[in-house]
Amino acid sequence: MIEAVGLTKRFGAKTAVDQLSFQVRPGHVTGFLGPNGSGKSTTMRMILGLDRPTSGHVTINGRPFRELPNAQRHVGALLDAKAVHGGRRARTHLLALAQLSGIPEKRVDEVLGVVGLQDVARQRTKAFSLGMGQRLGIAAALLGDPQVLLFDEPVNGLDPEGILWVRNLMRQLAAEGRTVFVSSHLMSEMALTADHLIVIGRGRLLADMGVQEFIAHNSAGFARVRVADSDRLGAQALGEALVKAGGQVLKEPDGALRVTGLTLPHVSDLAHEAGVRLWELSPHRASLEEAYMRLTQSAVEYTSTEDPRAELFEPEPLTVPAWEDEGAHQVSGPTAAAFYAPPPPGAAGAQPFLMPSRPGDLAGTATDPEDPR
Ligand SMILES: Nc1ncnc2c1ncn2[C@@H]1O[C@H](COP(=O)(O)OP(=O)(O)OP(=O)(O)O)[C@@H](O)[C@H]1O
Repeated sequence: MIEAVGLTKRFGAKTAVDQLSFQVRPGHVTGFLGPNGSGKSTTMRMILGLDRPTSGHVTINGRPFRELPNAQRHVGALLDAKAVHGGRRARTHLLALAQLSGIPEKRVDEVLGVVGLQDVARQRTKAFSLGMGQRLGIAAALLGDPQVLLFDEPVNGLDPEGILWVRNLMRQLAAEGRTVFVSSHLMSEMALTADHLIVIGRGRLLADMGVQEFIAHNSAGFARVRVADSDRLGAQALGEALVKAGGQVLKEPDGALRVTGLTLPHVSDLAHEAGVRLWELSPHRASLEEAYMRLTQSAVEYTSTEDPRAELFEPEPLTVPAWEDEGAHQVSGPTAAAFYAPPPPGAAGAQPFLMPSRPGDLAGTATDPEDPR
């Protein structure tokens, strides 16, 4: 287990990591998420004794990394796949690491096989692609058959087959009871790989919870409702009825309506009353990416500005739902331009999750009666 308590790191005036406390438990893949510059690498470096905390502490199985006897047998890490002597052959690189830790030579060939580099084991690493470098870094992390593994962006540069392989490897390592702590910016991948998430922004803890719980807390559910394609009048009538009943309605590109603020049975009843034939009525949960964007939007340090050249182009006319055109009812909530964005904080069904001020006191977790699920 990895345990951080009040972990803080300042570089001059910059606070890279700010009072972080968390535990990374064995038997799970724990994803470590945060925007660029939020302090993930600095945290991992402190876990591995490469950076000294300004205050607080972090331990692995109860001891600081530097106090672990033969640490490579307990902890394996991939921090920077490029941190390899390019003139060395892959096997020689691993052999040198093994000899430093008293790991037998046959283990080198084992891990080369595990990561699929056995055929290029005698090539110099400077000729390696980014993906091959990642595999070599993972091999180095596995050398000591450690109980605790840290991976900083392990799928960076890997092709789809490689990404799938890393996902299966992480899950297998966790299933063997190991502690697996992995950072990534690939949300779709994290959703498939991680069981638990630790999310930070500007060095501070934003969330520490299971993946499904994280998505549920940081996204608004909505219903997708689609009228028979040929029934344009029906779609309009239903749209009006939904808005009149207090729903927030947006039109999706495929013609379906995205409805927040009404339960599925209520939407079904309104369709029935309007005599409208439905082709779809389904609950929708946001993706991990949507939930993550929503939680971290105020913690992003580097945001882009509009490209001024965009003014050279004519803006696309907005597609406004027919019932809004006619002014029958006002569609409230997000604008038509934000069809795929989750509703902003404060909109129906949208309670961003905040870390509790006291343990056990969860803020923003009240169930929303208007959630359509
Ligand atoms: N050695 C250092 N000296 C000064 N500032 C540093 C140093 N290392 C990191 N920082 C700063 O600390 C902050 C956190 O950096 P860190 O690399 O830990 O973030 P990160 O979450 O890993 O980012 P990314 O996702 O882009 O890899 C950044 O603002 C960075 O510039």
